[in-house]
Amino acid sequence: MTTYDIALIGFGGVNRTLAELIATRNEALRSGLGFGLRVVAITDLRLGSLVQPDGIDLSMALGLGGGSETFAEHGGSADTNNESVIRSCTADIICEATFTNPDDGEPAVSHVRWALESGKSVCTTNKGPVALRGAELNSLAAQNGVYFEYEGAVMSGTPVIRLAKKMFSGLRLNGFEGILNGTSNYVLGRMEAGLDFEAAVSEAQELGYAEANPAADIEGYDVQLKVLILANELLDAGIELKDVRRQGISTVTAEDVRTASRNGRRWKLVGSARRNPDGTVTAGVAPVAVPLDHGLAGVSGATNAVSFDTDLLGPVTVSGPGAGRVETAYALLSDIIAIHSAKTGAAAHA
Ligand SMILES: NC(=O)C1=CN([C@@H]2O[C@H](COP(=O)(O)OP(=O)(O)OC[C@H]3O[C@@H](n4cnc5c(N)ncnc54)[C@H](O)[C@@H]3O)[C@@H](O)[C@H]2O)C=CC1
Ligand SMILES: N[C@@H](CC=O)C(=O)O
Repeated sequence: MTTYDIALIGFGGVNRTLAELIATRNEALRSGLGFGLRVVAITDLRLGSLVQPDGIDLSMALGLGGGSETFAEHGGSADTNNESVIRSCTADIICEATFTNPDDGEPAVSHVRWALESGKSVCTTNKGPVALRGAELNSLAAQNGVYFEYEGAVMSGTPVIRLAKKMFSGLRLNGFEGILNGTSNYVLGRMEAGLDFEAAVSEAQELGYAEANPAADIEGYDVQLKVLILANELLDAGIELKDVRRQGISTVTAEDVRTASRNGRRWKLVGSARRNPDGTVTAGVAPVAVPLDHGLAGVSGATNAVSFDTDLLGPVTVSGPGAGRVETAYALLSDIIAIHSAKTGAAAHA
């Protein structure tokens, strides 16, 4: 039976939940999927780093985080030592889940690069490296004969990127539009229910939906990255971040929400991209007061949905969780499964 050794870079909501899944479901994974998982390295800004080639005691690691204790008290270091851990640990797969940096993707871009250069596959939920350095990192993975997987970068564990690549390969995609941020959608819904903006954002943070800096959700930076990812991955758009127009929901007031409601409309933060007749792609994110019979009007809470405009099927919509610790940890698991399938020739990998 194959066991994949895993390194967790960033030990916040998502990677902690992946560790919990590994701790509680390893036997089910072994019998259901034919492989097991063992965590051999963890790094985190708050906890430092721990490398144990025979496997880390996950109940110990999951017990840390509430106080000032670090991995230094458990045979590790109080420093992250990311480069040396990533390059020299014995992991087969690096799960990168540090903060998304919407400006240049760092330090996550470097984390991914170090892993691929040292012959390790990478799974990430971090939008920065995928959106801003996706092409470069994909070719680095290919050069090194390893895998770079990032299903969770868009719509958390809801299958979108692999699904669209695999299932739409025989038709033409003209564009897409969707709700691609759980936090802003949750906040708009809570405002419609009468809650004030700040309280709604706090709830989204408590629930594990929001970015470390929730302005990324509210001001549309997060959707801008996701639109860029989908446009380049699925429409072959060849565009950059500056080509995706961005407006967030901070300009939508409680009064705007009430007025829309009285007029049979609902505010949504909509990300979209469309192929123009000359082959170029126009992409952007902006708040829109959609009529209640619009396909996106009923998508509520942290649920996301994206509707693809296809030439042979017309619109095809995928809907599901867009944020959440468990939902996003599942995305990493689905990436690991895709890597296993690719290595063993099974069918799940696109
Ligand atoms: N939470 C969610 O619903 C989703 C999150 N994501 C993305 O997944 C990633 C992780 O999300 P969460 O776990 O929710 O965030 P989080 O803020 O709970 O955890 C991030 C962790 O990374 C650590 N970290 C930051 N920089 C580091 C560095 N240089 N070296 C080592 N550790 C570092 C932090 O100390 C923190 O514990 C983010 O990039 C986020 O955008 C993607 C989809 C959904
Ligand atoms: N903060 C993001 C998390 C997923 O990418 C969101 O709210 O959608």
